[in-house]
Amino acid sequence: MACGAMDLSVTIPVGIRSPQQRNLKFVRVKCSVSIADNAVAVSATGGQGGRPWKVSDARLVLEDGTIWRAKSFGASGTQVGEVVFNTSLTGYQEILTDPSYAGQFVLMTNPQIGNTGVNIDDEESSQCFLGGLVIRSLSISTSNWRCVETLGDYLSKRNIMGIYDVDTRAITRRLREEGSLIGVLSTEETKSDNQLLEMARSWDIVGVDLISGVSCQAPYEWVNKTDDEWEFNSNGRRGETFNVVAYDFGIKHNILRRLASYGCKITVVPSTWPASETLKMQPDGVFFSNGPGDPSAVPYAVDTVKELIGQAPIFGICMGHQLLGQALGGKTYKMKFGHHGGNHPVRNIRNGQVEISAQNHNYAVDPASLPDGIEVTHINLNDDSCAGLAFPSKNIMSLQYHPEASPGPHDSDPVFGEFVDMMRRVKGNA
Ligand SMILES: NC(=O)CC[C@H](N)C(=O)O
Repeated sequence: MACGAMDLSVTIPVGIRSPQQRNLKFVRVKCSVSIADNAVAVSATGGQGGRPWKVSDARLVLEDGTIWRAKSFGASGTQVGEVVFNTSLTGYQEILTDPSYAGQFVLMTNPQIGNTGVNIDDEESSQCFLGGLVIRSLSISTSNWRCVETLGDYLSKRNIMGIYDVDTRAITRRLREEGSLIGVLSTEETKSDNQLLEMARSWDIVGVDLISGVSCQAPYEWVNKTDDEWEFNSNGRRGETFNVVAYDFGIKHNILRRLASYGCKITVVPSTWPASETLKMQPDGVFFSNGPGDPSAVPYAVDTVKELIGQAPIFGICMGHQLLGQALGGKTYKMKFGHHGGNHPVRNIRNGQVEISAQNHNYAVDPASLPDGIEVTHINLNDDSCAGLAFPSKNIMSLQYHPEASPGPHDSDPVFGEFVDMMRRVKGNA
């Protein structure tokens, strides 16, 4: 059909939702439609002359010189940290509040994050200590019965930077090839790429005590158990109580909840709490928690562990395991890119069973450095690294990974019961 040339210009409201906003925001968009013979051209411009959608406004500059353009959410500014990738499919809120991520940017390999928002139950500590969050796609809507806030609003309030619309697969491949890399996240246009690169190259996480920045300042009691509706394993325990002193090197709440569910009455103490004060409390057991950073950079904590060995049954998780490894005479080393995820297979050498485990660590204990008598009880089946230790004659057990999950599978939860059994045995013999 032939028709003559015609120009039409209208202004219409269009609903746009940025990832930080729960509600649609309407902007006026001017549309021009030109109809000429056999051709229709449509163009649209934002009402204020700019584009109504978000454009890249952030950079991630890695120490290897690569620059990744992205869109920002959460806080703005400039932040330096070590980039690690986490392969968990769920549980971003627990990851954000795990104090062991202090000094690190967490890159989630799951491409869509934010779709369940944030709730009041899934906090693993009272704060977000991580450096920032790197994701592929930020969900434009939140849908969950527990949701109280969007992820973007949550991060803004806690002053944590996030970026999205960045190729997380490409960065992950780079981290797998090069190992963990230091990076700088910035929304500041005034800073040049070279300035940010210089910042990344002059910062380091190795040899730094990060525990002192996340530990509690004074002792406190912990009584909360896992809520009945989420409980699955520790029911049927005998109603006994065991007094446990738990060293807070960056402790996750679910470790405390699981210990409480298994019958422990817990006093949480700061990382610098003297061993002599712990012994005055006459605990049935001592627990050494997870925590951020380099385990060889906290000799004061290793000394405390040494003083407590043989005085009471001991259980350590992650950083706690690494401190025990050193206190028993071994050494730790930095892994290429560590283990961060919810599906790491671990073999329990004692019973031959394989557990699918939650993991978050960049360092490990070198089993060859351990003296005789120390047993390697668990092996990570992905790379044969040491995943658990025991020193039965001193009633010591430890795991490199996270039996409390949060997030992750619950296969390893019975280990809390093993700690309780050890305390019962020692108490019975006392
Ligand atoms: N979760 C943890 O306790 C981590 C331990 C230590 N910061 C590491 O990266 O290996």
